[in-house]
Amino acid sequence: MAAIIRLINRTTSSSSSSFSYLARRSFTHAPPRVDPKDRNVQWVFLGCPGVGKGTYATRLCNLLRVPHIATGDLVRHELSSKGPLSQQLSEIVNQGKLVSDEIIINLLKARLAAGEAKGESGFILDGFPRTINQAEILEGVTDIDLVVNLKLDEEILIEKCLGRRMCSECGGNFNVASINMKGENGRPGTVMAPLLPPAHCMSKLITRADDTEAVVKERLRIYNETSRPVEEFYRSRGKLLEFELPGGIPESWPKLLHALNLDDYEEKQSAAA
Ligand SMILES: Nc1ncnc2c1ncn2[C@@H]1O[C@H](COP(=O)(O)OP(=O)(O)O)[C@@H](O)[C@H]1O
Repeated sequence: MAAIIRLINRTTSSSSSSFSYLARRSFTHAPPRVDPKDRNVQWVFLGCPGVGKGTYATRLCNLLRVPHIATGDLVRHELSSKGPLSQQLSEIVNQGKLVSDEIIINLLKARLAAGEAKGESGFILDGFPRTINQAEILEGVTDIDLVVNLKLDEEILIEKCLGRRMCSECGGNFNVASINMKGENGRPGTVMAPLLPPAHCMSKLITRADDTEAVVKERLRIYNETSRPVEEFYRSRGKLLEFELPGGIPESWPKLLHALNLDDYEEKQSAAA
């Protein structure tokens, strides 16, 4: 982890504004990368807004005992801290636009440094990289073992974003949308039950300001334009695992574990507990 932070520092400390240029230039002279053999997994979760990256990444992180690092959470934390960046960030996020690579890299760098101080090893990144520039910077500083690309029909994504709720007290994420999409043209239908909060969170639920229909549509448009090429970036490197969600958590979770060769892992973990 320390090596990653040192290398990210090298890419961001220069005065040039082009990050991909910076990444290429810095890494020509970068020290040999340090990737300890005994480190934990270094995975990335890709996928459109609302697909469930946070839900499945969190579950996998608990299983594999690695930190879940979601750049969206880092941005929201910065927003709520009312620091010098928060006004600028709230305008960008509430319009569904992407925050600049420079700000995101700085937030990520600070999060990795805090993790290093706690002795963290490995990670699952959720919501990063979202641009080719970010993917190149990441590739320059560390090895990503696997990139999971979660997929769902666009109509369902919109419903799921509009159904998202968060408990303002405990921070738990829930979804009140009840999805029942009929199958078409030989494709099976999709049923997803709501993920309801416990009774004590019910009166404290809030909706993200960027989960309105207009902003969700803009985020999907930006995903297709700017983040979709990141899928190809990892596909061409043989690292992309495409996973079409077959339904809600009860159907999808065991299938995802199977696709990741982790089905036995969960049983072994519970037996050892
Ligand atoms: N890697 C990133 N690059 C640029 N902006 C980001 C990045 N990650 C998060 N953001 C900002 O934070 C917002 C919320 O991110 P996130 O919670 O991951 O949303 P989503 O539900 O769209 O996946 C994004 O719309 C964007 O403005």
